[in-house]
Amino acid sequence: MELNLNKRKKQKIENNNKNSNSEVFASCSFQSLGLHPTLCDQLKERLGFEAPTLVQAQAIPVVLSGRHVLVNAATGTGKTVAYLAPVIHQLQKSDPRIQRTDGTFALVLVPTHELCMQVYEILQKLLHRFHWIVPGYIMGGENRNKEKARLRKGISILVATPGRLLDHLKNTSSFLYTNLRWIIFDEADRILELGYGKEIEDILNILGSKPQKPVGKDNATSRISEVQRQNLLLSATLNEKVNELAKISLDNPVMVGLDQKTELQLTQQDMEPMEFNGKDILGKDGKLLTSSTEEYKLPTQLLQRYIKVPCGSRLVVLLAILKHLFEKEPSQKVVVFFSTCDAVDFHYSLVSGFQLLPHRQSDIEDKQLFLKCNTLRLHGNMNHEDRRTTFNAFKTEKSALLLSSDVAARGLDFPKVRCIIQYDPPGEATEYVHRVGRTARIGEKGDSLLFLQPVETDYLHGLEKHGVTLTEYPLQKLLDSFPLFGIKYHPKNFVSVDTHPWAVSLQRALESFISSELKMKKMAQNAFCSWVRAYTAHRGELKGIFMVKKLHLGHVARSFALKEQPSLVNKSLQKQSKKRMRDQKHNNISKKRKVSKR
Ligand SMILES: Nc1ncnc2c1ncn2[C@@H]1O[C@H](COP(=O)(O)OP(=O)(O)OP(=O)(O)O)[C@@H](O)[C@H]1O
Repeated sequence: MELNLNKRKKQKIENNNKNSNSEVFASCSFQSLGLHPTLCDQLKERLGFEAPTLVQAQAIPVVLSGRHVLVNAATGTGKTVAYLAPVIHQLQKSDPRIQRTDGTFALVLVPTHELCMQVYEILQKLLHRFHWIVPGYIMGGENRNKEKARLRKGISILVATPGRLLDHLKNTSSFLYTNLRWIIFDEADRILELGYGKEIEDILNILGSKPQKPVGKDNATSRISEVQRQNLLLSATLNEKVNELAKISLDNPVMVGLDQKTELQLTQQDMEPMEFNGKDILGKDGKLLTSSTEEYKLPTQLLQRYIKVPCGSRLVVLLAILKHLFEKEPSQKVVVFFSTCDAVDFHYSLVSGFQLLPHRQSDIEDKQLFLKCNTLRLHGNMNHEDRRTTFNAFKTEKSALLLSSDVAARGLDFPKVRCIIQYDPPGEATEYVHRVGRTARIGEKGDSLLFLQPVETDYLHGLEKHGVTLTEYPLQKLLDSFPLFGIKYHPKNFVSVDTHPWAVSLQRALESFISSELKMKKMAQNAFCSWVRAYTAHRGELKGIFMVKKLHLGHVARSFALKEQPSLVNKSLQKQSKKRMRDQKHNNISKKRKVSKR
């Protein structure tokens, strides 16, 4: 039994490693899907797309047919164009031509600013030869009055974050949506997870969730006489909340989602436009055809690994891995995910300033940054301008390290990211899929590495339930590869990471760097406090894996290069643990009483 399981795992990993280009693209042309030749030219000239991906080949004809659709396909398979292309096709063919003054025809709702900008940029490229179709965006943090002015002039395809959209729907009287025909929810589950449920409900109430007739301001008239609403929901992962949204926003929808078998069949046959390959998404009981054991859709060529690291050695191991990656391949892009904004800031400052002292103390010029790479940071507490600069920089750089919170986990398309490191495991298992999905996009190779403490390895079982299998990263081999004082260390026996001479020496250097810089120490303390809070905030099944009472806070402090654990958290946690002990004592006494009563 065990043998069979291992064999199956091995087989799966081998399958995953093979180049999957042939599994990403369909063997048909964009034109054969029913798209206008000029639009097909734009796809080729502006975006460099020669042929549709499988999900595009499947979704485009269905969207063109006017049916409501739910697209559930792996990350990096081209979902954005799967909805933008048919919408543009329909708008460009309208005779007489649509005009700015007709207001908004299509609305694309996205969870984050970065995704908003990304979709808008693709739109701009695709609309280059359709100048009468105007793209635009509105999102939190931007200047409201400028947005109002743009809306007054008219935006045909509008990309928006939910809060700001609702704001304009309520307060911008010149915002015309009489002709609204499409509402598209990109990363639908994330929009709801971020707590936009109420906004979405209000937006759908204002716009009408699935009307057959035009809606909008009373005095406005419809531009296209046969306007029918078509709503689309897209994501690589679904959840119960999407089920709710599907129920209120989709009318007799079609599911476009490819399991491995269907994908392989699709490469062997040309897709005919208007042929449905999807299946209805809602079962008779109104539930989504997904379950808690649903297989996650991950790029098959993605190499997924985990590394088991004791808490106190986490920082040295992270730095060792990054050093190894950038020394092996100086020109590459790597993303590291953290659980909090404070942790991103701390690690960013550390990596940007930490130097190893030269062996000869006198030779000060020999001082060099420990990590020689261009480091960037991205998180939700940064101002918009900085976020945009980082986003654009990481997009265009050939070589960079991005330290990020989950703000970069969804939908963002950074070209050629080679490796994703999840230094803190994500709070939701579905987020695992989206984080690793920033690499191995559109058939390219990619690696991912998940950090786990020895007490957290049950996390892997949760992923296995969804068909995700990870192999272990050879930590010992990595540590042994670094020279200590110019000499390579060759241990005869296994040496644990916390006693490994190279790791010990790096930990000491880090601690003295942090303790010598007041600003860094403060940042480390803040990061420590937020990290513990985030750890405590794990919900559901994960609460049983990430147990704060199993943490050694002194070791957590070491992972922020602190020699001692910060007193504030210490005190509050001590209070908590005293309370826990008191409660336990109390429970034991009551149990004893109950037993004696029986
Ligand atoms: N037909 C195509 N030919 C070549 N490249 C394509 C094609 N379609 C999409 N791409 C490229 O593939 C990458 C992924 O596309 P996109 O961001 O739309 O994926 P996605 O499925 O929405 O991913 P996620 O689930 O992460 O949001 C982008 O770089 C895009 O430019």
